[in-house]
Amino acid sequence: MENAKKKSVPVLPWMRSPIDVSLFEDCPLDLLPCLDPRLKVALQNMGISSLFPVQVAVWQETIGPGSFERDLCINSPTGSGKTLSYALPIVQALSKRAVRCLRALVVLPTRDLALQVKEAFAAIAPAVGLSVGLAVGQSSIADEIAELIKRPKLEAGICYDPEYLFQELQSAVDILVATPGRLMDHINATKGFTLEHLRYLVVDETDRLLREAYQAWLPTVLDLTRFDNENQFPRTNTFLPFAFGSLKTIRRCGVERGFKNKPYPRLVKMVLSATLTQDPNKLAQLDLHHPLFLTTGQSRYKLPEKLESYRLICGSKMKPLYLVALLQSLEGEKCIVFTSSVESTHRLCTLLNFFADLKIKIKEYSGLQRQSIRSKTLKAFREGDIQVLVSSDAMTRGMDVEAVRNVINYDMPAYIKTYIHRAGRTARAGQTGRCFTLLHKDEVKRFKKILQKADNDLCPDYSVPSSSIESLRPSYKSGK
Ligand SMILES: Nc1ncnc2c1ncn2[C@@H]1O[C@H](COP(=O)(O)OP(=O)(O)OP(=O)(O)O)[C@@H](O)[C@H]1O
Repeated sequence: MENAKKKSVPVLPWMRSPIDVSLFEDCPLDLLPCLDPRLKVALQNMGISSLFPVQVAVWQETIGPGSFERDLCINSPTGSGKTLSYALPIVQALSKRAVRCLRALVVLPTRDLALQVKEAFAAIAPAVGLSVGLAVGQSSIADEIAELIKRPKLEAGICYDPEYLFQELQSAVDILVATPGRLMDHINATKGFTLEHLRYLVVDETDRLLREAYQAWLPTVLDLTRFDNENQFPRTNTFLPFAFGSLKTIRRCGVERGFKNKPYPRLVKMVLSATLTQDPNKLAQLDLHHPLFLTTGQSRYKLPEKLESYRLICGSKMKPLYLVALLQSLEGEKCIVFTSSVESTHRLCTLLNFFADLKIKIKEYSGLQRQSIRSKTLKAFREGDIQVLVSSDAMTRGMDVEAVRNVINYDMPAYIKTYIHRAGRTARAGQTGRCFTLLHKDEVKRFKKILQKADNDLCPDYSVPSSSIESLRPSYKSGK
């Protein structure tokens, strides 16, 4: 289990002297050294006038003096801007060499998150002539291949040698944002798909991606991009028979792009999370090169600056009434309600829709639903047509929806990491936000212990007017 009680594991030496991101200030774009003017304009078009501390710290270690010499492990609170912290330097670094081939891979655990990150890259990459692709299973694999692989122009009436055609296949994208499953599909079966030229690998939401369920993709990617001596010198015949062509990546030195006889540059890795694991065994899977740890403040688990936490203590039977009364008191502000499972998400959503006179639109958002339903619901939530999402944990890590003012834990989170990722859907990018947790009196002690692991365990009681509870009783009884 992600947080199952573990005997305390010694922290790796390189994690004991981290760079403290909280010592960095916001930096106006005008003062950011080496920022490509075209990227500055793209950022301004996104309404961004300065970079957040984590973005400045990472810029320093990548484009700045650090110059990508070390792999980066970044532990930064939810909503602190981690996506741009890696997207910006990678896009700037790739813009220096105008060759179309797959040189950056960003892996995320869910489709919605991958879509969100792809949009962040798409907002800046075209400004410097780079293209971004998506491999998440959102469309058919044939459509995805058409987006990712550029086919050679064929002249009518000429019969082409299949080996020639295979060699002529090229990547149509410089940057690929992918989920593990679809990435593996392309690695294993898409002609012309290769990681041979990969320079940057980003593992976002690392804790999630290092769990068993996703694990096959990481060793595969590391094997296909590892630079080892046996490839030090170009093979006499570097073309493997077609059948193996897309399965084995040959990393040659001295390829056409100017790395004349210099070893191919190493694969730079960046791993990020708001609750980055410190487990040596998990981190060992990443095969990090001279890793540098960037974290924020002294506490391992840091909540967003402007998050306010509250608790509501009530009997289990009364929980739905307290939830409805709380939602009514929030007067239609955007909320995400978390339950402990997809089944209870479905049950609660059904129950809430019994309260016909509730003026707020409530929808379920969970792994039980088809992706197309989830994407439609998320779009409606982003646009404000739905005010309340009832969700399970899996679906919301990293999700960035503007103006979510409140998070409500209908079921108490079992671990601090769960609390952080749930509460982190609000109070993003320096905005204010509130996180309410409904507790049975027997849960109060355990919840207090969980919250004490965070840098801010203040969690006063919040009361909803008893009149609103009473007024809801009749409709609740009739719905039972
Ligand atoms: N420099 C900036 N100025 C203003 N807004 C920014 C800046 N950088 C990022 N943002 C916005 O802040 C929000 C949060 O960014 P992002 O999703 O990257 O956070 P995160 O740290 O990845 O959060 P999580 O841990 O939940 O994934 C996004 O809406 C993003 O557009």
